[in-house]
Amino acid sequence: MRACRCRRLKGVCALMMCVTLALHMLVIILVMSMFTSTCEPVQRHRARPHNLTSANLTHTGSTSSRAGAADLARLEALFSHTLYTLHGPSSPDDDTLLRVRSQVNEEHNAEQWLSNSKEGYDPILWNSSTETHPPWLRFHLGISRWQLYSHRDTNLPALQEQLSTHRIVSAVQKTGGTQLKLVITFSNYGQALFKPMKQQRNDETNVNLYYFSDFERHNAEIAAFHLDRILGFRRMPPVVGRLIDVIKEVKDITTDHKLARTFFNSPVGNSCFYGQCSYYCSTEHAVCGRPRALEGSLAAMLPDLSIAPRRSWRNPWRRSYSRSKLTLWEKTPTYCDAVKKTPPYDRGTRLVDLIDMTILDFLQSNMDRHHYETFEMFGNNTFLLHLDNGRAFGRHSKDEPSILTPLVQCCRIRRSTLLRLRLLASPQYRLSDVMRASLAQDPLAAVAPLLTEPHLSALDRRLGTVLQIVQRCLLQHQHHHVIYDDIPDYSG
Ligand SMILES: Nc1ncnc2c1ncn2[C@@H]1O[C@H](COP(=O)(O)OP(=O)(O)OP(=O)(O)O)[C@@H](O)[C@H]1O
Ligand SMILES: [Mn+2]
Repeated sequence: MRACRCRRLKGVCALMMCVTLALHMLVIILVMSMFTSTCEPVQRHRARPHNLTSANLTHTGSTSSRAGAADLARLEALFSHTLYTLHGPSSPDDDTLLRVRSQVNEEHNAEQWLSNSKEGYDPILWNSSTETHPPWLRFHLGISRWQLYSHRDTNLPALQEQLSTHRIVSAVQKTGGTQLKLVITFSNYGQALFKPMKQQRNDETNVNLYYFSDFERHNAEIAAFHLDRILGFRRMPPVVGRLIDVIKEVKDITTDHKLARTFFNSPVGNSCFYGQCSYYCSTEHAVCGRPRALEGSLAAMLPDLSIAPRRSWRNPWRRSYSRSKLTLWEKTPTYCDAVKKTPPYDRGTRLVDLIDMTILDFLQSNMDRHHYETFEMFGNNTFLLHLDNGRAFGRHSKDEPSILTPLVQCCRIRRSTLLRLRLLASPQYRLSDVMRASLAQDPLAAVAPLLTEPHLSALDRRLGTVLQIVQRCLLQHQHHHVIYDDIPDYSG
């Protein structure tokens, strides 16, 4: 650990962070000089039952059979459509996030790190060849200016498999944010953000709750990832569902004493914990296994901020936390005119990227989008990360039209997005059908469908609303004012 900057930090937790960070650095340095965005393909595999961690919840057979072969065929056909393989003028793989240094530092030879592989962790057998890289590292190295992973990324199934089955060696609470979540570390040094199940999938959010008091939903995080991918954005880190043994995979291995102290047995003998956070971290809001198996979502962790810093931007259409006051955008129909003149929305794709995020949020009914993040090194010419979707899919019986305000007020949309939305509104590729098929591939679909049918129908209904608004815009404004043509060579 000679070169490690966090050397002065004490404790196992700090040591682990150092090792992980240093490993990221080392491998990135090793591959920099030769790395191109094409990773060595790994064996692509079809959706198949995963080994669930809990012995008392058994798998109910092939997940794809639940969704139906017809839905799966629709999903396959959708992903084969030209609109998913097209590259705009800003090619998705024109530059990558982690191609930052070109020289190999002699001090950082693999052996130095080999000796640091810790008990419980897999031996580190990586070198500059992408073939030797674990899935999480390939994911990091594949992040580009316009997307987190590529369409038909051959590493995606491997990454999902890692998240859903790989051995967990550490679980600590993630600080910040309002609700309980854990950073999970795997034995191959990969990491994930774990959000536990807090309510049943078919619970509808109480209508009297303000959105900012709403619980986060693990299935919303999973469903959001599938939706983002189906919309062709690929701006959300991959998320999978998993059953975690709260004793074996959290309590027994955590170095987070504050977290460990919050474990208890419920009156019916289930293992529960509640952690420490600013909302809902009390015995009344504990998360409980059955008796130890707890459902949750695991999102692939992005590269550490010290390697790939991110910038947080306030959403111009952010909501007020006040229960009585309206914000400026709610009172001013011409609000977008001002936004359009304000950097970075006055040039490039920032405004249409924000509209893409708006459409995603309206479809999943996510009102909790105060901020969004970008990778700092890409400047303003880059995609917006669609992180934190835990408050989506709270209600299926009601839509929230105010989420669409940016689209209504700006009347602007990427042409590629609009064409994909039209595709998803056609019976051939109906959004609810392809979502059903996609979600059925998640390991937790074996326990229960990730989204109930009313939620899937709500997606179709909301998609209809989005398309109606765009039609209205096209009637009111000149075509080129509404449509941002990011795919001028596509004539379809
Ligand atoms: N996959 C990820 N990889 C790395 N960092 C992440 C990832 N997902 C989220 N984060 C970071 O962790 C922070 C908290 O995550 P998130 O917003 O999902 O939790 P939260 O409890 O809902 O927070 P809040 O209450 O502020 O909404 C985010 O602001 C983001 O910077
Ligand atoms: Mn949140």
